[in-house]
Amino acid sequence: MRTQPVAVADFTSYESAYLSGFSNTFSSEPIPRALPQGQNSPLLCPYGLYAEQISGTSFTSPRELNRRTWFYRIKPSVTHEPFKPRVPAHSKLLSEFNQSNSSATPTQLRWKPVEIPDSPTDFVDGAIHYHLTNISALFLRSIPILLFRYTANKSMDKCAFCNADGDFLLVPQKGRLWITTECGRLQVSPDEIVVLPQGFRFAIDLPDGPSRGYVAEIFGTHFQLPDLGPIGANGLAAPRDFLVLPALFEEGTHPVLTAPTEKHGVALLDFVIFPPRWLVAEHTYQPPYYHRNCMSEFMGLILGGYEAKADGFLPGGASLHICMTPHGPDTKTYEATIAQGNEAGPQKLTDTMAFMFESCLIPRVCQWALDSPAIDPDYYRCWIGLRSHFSTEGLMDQIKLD
Ligand SMILES: O=C(O)Cc1cc(O)ccc1O
Ligand SMILES: [Fe+2]
Repeated sequence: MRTQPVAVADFTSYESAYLSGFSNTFSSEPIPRALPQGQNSPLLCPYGLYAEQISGTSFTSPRELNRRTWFYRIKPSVTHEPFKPRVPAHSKLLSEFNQSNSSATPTQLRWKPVEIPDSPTDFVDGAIHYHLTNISALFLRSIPILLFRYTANKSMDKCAFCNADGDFLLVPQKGRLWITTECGRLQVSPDEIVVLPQGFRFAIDLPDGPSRGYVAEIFGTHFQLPDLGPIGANGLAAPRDFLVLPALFEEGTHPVLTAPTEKHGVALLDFVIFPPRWLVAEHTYQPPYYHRNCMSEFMGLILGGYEAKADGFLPGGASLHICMTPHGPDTKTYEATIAQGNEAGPQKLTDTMAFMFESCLIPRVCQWALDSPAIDPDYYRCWIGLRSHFSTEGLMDQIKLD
């Protein structure tokens, strides 16, 4: 959306109206010749429209990074009255989180799905504010990223939201989102994601009623498609998978989006999916084997189960393994896999969609999320039952033979 996407008349016709191609340059006009020819800002725009630019990068950024959109509007966005704070008495602002009221912990953390609130809650209430009463969100903050969950049970009414300092990546888990943006209308289903870039105003309607999901916010950079690497030109997420804003998934586990740092291959935030797929390797414990990662991992589940966890990781739930904290299959999963042994042929993982936000930063968890009734205090126990299978019997036979 940092380039100019298509506008569509209504949500039901969205599929045919989308243009595709991540970071492509788009132009569209709902009525013929609404766009000026050969220049961005004519003295008089067609149809008496106002020209207005929104920039996603500084004007002098290198060409390959430079992002901007030109709008031709009936009225420019400057025609608004002074802003007023919108803070319900019973909630706190997301921006109140800081170093002193959050902590970094090496313990593995897991949260149950967030309950949909009883009281009327739109996306702004359920995400940007958190409700002390109904546990509507969970926050992890690390400058310059912020990860949280949202719940909402009502559409945004006569209001719009603008994220002035970061890009949002929204991952709905339950209920579709109809998002009205300054460039047009988008429908985002729980098997899709949407990037809402810095500065664009948007309003979220809930056609299916209650909705919940996950949000990553990045500051100071924009999402990119990941580099292709050794798997070549046709691997990883393709620009065509992105319908202007929403992403559609293809089979295979691959990074889908990345927000890079200056160090090549090290991401501020990678968005990775674990979709249905075939497991075919022989004599191999398939990932996710036990591991300690130099990156921090925040995982969510959109539907079904996740192959490394037999119990406790539920759709709408979340887990956090900070960098170098060990994790991997729970006891039940490990024992079941080992029991199958080498005889297990190719297996297809179906009815699943998990994802991970992976970052080189150290996430800080707000105290409220640590004290939340949604936290799973027994998470660590899922590994405690792992037995020793150590035996030197085979080795002794081998030594005797030698
Ligand atoms: O920890 C996890 O379950 C996520 C994960 C999955 C995988 O296949 C490889 C690495 C990894 O961190
Ligand atoms: Fe991991």
